[in-house]
Amino acid sequence: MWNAARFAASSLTRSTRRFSTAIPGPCIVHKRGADILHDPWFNKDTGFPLTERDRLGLRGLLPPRVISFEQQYARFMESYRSLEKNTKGQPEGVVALAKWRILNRLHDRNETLYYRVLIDNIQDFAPVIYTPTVGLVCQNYSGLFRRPRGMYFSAKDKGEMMSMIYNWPAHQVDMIVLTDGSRILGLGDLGVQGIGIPIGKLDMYVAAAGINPQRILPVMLDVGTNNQKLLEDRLYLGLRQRRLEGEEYISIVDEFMEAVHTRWPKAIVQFEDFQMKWAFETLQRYRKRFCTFNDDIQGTAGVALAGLLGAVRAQGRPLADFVKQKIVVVGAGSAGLGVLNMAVQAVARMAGNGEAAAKYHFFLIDKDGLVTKERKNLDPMAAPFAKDPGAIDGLREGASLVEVVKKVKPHVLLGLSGVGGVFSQEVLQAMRESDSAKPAIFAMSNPTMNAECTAEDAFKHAGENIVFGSGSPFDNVDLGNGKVGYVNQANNMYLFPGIGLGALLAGARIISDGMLQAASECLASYMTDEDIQKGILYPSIHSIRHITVEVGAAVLRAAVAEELAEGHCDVGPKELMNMSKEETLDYVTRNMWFPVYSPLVHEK
Ligand SMILES: NC(=O)c1ccc[n+]([C@@H]2O[C@H](COP(=O)([O-])OP(=O)(O)OC[C@H]3O[C@@H](n4cnc5c(N)ncnc54)[C@H](O)[C@@H]3O)[C@@H](O)[C@H]2O)c1
Ligand SMILES: O=C(O)C[C@H](O)C(=O)O
Ligand SMILES: [Mg+2]
Repeated sequence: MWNAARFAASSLTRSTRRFSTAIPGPCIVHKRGADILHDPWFNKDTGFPLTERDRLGLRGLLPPRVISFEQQYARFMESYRSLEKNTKGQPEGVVALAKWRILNRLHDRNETLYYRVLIDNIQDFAPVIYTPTVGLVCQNYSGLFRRPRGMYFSAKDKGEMMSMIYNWPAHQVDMIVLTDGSRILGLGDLGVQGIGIPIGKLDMYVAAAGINPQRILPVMLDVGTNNQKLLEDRLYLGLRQRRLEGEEYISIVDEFMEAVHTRWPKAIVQFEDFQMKWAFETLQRYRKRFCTFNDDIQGTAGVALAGLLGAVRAQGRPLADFVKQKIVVVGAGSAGLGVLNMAVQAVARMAGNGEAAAKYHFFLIDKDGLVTKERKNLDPMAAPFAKDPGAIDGLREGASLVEVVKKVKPHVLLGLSGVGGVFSQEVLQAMRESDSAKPAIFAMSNPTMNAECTAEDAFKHAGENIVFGSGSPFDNVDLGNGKVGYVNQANNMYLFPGIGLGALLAGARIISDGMLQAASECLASYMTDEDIQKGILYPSIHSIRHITVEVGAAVLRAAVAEELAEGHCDVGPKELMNMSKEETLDYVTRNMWFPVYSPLVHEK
């Protein structure tokens, strides 16, 4: 499975497959005149051709000159670039929010143009509409709020959701990202302000996976907040009550899931940024009944596993040596435990000798230090990874991170703690004694301020031979003498769009472990040995649309293999089953939405 032929095969198709840019078919619109101009799904601003202005009752509502899509695009990019110039030297947060505002205004006005500039400039714009700026947007949401986006279901809507869901104007919804705002990135409980996360994730679905923006739905389940500052904030837009718990909480989520699947039985629901206890509970509760996954647990695990396997290759070792890697995971939350669970499954598959061996090499640290079997109130989810105290000479319950790193000399140090700077100078320096010739350091917490260390500090203190990944983007590090310390963005954005896309186009009943494993393997095998040797473990974000096609196809084929695929639109399960790998890739590519102005046809 992990062979050179496969790497070569995937790189061969990289440049040859084309995304559909053919002349688009007509788009039926049920409104006319000013209503169209005010609808970002259909609006073309000054781009409406004169004939269309006549047909749709737009004549006189726009200045007479027709501006082409290319001109509109160039004009937007010019204003964006001059904003960049004019804000030079201003505080980072001010610049980031100014950039977000200009993009958000376009999003509110003209989605076709918005998504085209996003796709074409993904490297520049992803950090604005997604991580890390999205974190700042959530923190300031009540002040930034101008227009609603997505749907809001609150604890006050209990009993009403089945009818409320019909208030959403689209006939079809394919992809939903849902949050309750309880653990937004590493920023904690942001209540209703967390809606920025589903919006940012779904923007990535459109940009990377070509999901039609008319078929996405960001959702906030507002069950209150325990953030005292927000509860006291006069401008806070969410429910001013403490979070529901227990039965009261779960009955709200149940009602939402029933309502969604009553209206759109095939809609995929991605759970995002739920606090740990509800993240695991909802995953177990719904994953066998609906087509759903938890991105923080499962998407993150797949991306991290691909990185861990890349780190083995970077050492010039065979993949089978993964079973011998000593891995210290810092953070025993939904993400950290998700990674460990998936890594254990991978070891079990590779070594065939079950999970015991893997757990021996994995070390789990949380806010109270090393997790051992002596831990009081040991969380059942963390229990399988708790060490026997004394298993490693002198390492006791609650041993500090630096003690663990010094004693264990791990091949990999992986942070999902949400705490900025926990990979201190001392910890990073201790990684110089790692048993690996190329130790891997993943500071995966978001946003930037919450990263366990910066890229610069990692290379400075742990040495130039490390491989480095971070959840939020950092620039590559100049190591002098023409040498570069490569920074990988170890972010679940490399998988969740493909998981959703593959599940959608398969018409998958559920999202199985096998489908998630296929996604992770696809990402892991995407990189060439040459890249890996340089320390490049993940594709550049430039190629996110391409990697997403590959991941989508891999997920789809896994769904077919497990007989979970029920087909999509007029492509039935039998046809899916008969598709070759190449045909699957073409099928996925052809079904991705691409932003071009479609001729609008009015229908009453
Ligand atoms: N890069 C990615 O793709 C990605 C994906 C998911 C989550 N994350 C990030 O991971 C972080 C954690 O997410 P989560 O859902 O697991 O959160 P969580 O709240 O469920 O878990 C956080 C864990 O960190 C531990 N912790 C807190 N302080 C610590 C310290 N000083 N030292 C060691 N451990 C400490 C806690 O005990 C807890 O076990 C967040 O910042 C999130 O943004 C990144
Ligand atoms: O949102 C991200 O950038 C990754 C991840 O889902 C997170 O919660 O940090
Ligand atoms: Mg998340």
